[in-house]
Amino acid sequence: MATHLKNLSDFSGSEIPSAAPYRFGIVVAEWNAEITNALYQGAYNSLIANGAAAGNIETYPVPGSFELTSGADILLKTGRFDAVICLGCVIQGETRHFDFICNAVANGISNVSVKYSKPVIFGVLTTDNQQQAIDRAGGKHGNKGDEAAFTAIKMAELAKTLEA
Ligand SMILES: Nc1c(NC[C@H](O)[C@H](O)[C@H](O)CO)[nH]c(=O)[nH]c1=O
Ligand SMILES: CC(=O)[C@@H](O)COP(=O)(O)O
Repeated sequence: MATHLKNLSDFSGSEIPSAAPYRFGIVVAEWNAEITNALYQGAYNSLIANGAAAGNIETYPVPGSFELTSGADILLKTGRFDAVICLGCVIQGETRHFDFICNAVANGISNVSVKYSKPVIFGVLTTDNQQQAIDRAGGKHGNKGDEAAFTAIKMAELAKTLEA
């Protein structure tokens, strides 16, 4: 469903398991910091609101969205986390650089998730312009950071339920 038809943060509490048992890593890109900081606030607040302990959330900055993949890999290599949330905002410029970054980070974090059999959540806005990003980082279309947190909790629960 297209985002403009759904408020990203429109989850009822009954749909989200408790986050209390889980440790979360959050990797945040510094590019477009006004946007990524808003995504981070949404993700952090949503984890806490669903029972995560503040001491079970570790947050690390990386320069740009392209570095989210290696950031997630570094965190999961520690063995300390049940899920990693990757937050970034890639805004189309004049060149095809946008396409290379978006494809690299989407494919990269998927590969890291499979490498460690741990959820790595794609909380990366890929927009045509700044306004579209503002609208999805606490604006009229909700906050993708909320969505990323809910997804991380649900996936951590799934992994725990099926672990050997
Ligand atoms: N243009 C954007 C970037 N560019 C930087 C890259 O992510 C990367 O840090 C650089 O290519 C060095 O490896 N990053 C974003 O997150 N958002 C952008 O709009
Ligand atoms: C997504 C980007 O890397 C982009 O913002 C860089 O801008 P440009 O394509 O004009 O160099």
